[in-house]
Amino acid sequence: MTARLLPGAPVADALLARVAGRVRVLAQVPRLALVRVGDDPASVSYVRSKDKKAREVGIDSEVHALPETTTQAELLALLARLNADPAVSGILVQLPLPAHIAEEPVLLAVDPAKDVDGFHPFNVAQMWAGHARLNPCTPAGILELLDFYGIPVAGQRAAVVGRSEIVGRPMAAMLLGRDATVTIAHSRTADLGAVTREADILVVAVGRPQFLTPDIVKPGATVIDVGINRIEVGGKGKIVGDVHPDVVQVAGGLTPVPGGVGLLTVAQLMANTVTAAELVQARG
Ligand SMILES: Nc1nc2c(c(=O)[nH]1)N[C@@H](CN(C=O)c1ccc(C(=O)N[C@@H](CCC(=O)O)C(=O)O)cc1)CN2
Repeated sequence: MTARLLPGAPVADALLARVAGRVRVLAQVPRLALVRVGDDPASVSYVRSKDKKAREVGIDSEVHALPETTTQAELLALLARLNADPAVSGILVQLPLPAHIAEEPVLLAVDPAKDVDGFHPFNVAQMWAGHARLNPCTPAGILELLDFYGIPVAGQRAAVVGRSEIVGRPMAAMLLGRDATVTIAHSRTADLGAVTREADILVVAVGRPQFLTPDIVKPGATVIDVGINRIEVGGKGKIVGDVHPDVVQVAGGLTPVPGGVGLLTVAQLMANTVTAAELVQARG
């Protein structure tokens, strides 16, 4: 068997077209505030692409690029200003933050109604309860992808490998919310293969190049590769996922890296920003 490739681009295009339509009927143009601290090259690139994509779909965007030396108090003061600004619909703090800034108080400081990342504990609790409006972007984008390619979720066995707060945990909660039977595996899971070989849907987000090998994949399973690992091959930089390329011979469907779920992270952020603006408009 050779897996069907499940590229992110057509899914992202369809999602962004719907977002642009929703923006057009809003009374006020949504505004996304993107906050970055320091100059981590990946974060600079992600914030730039979020800013660009926002403009493409008619969302106003403002980038707050703060120096590496920014203190926790200064960052919290900026967030308080953005929370109070009625023109700002959504706020995103790009992660990771520099080591001297604690993440938890920062995520807590974002108004849950403007938390377009879905990382505030209020939104996390709503998600586990099964009725969140603002869900974390990467897992929400993965559900968009499964729906787009007609891959059923309800009643399926799903395994999520990785338990990060950005991908693994919310992915498990959201698959559960769609009536999948979900197992979370992680670095301390005793027999990983016993879990993954049972899975009809396998989401891998461990940050280790080519970690998931074909021998532990159920034939015909849908495999979602969330990894973005930069490696050197023959003196050249290359991006590879968490899934070994030979998995293509066993799986039924496989997302490529690059060109897979990463594109959906950015598209889903636009959808969340419009959702936040719609919620404000509905409140009047
Ligand atoms: N506040 C947040 N911080 C971070 C998040 C997040 O959702 N919110 N996620 C990641 C990084 N991220 C977005 O911020 C992100 C990761 C990957 C991609 C992407 O487009 N990947 C491409 C390849 C990219 C490349 O060439 O480097 C792909 O998969 O095709 C977009 C966004 C951590 N921080």
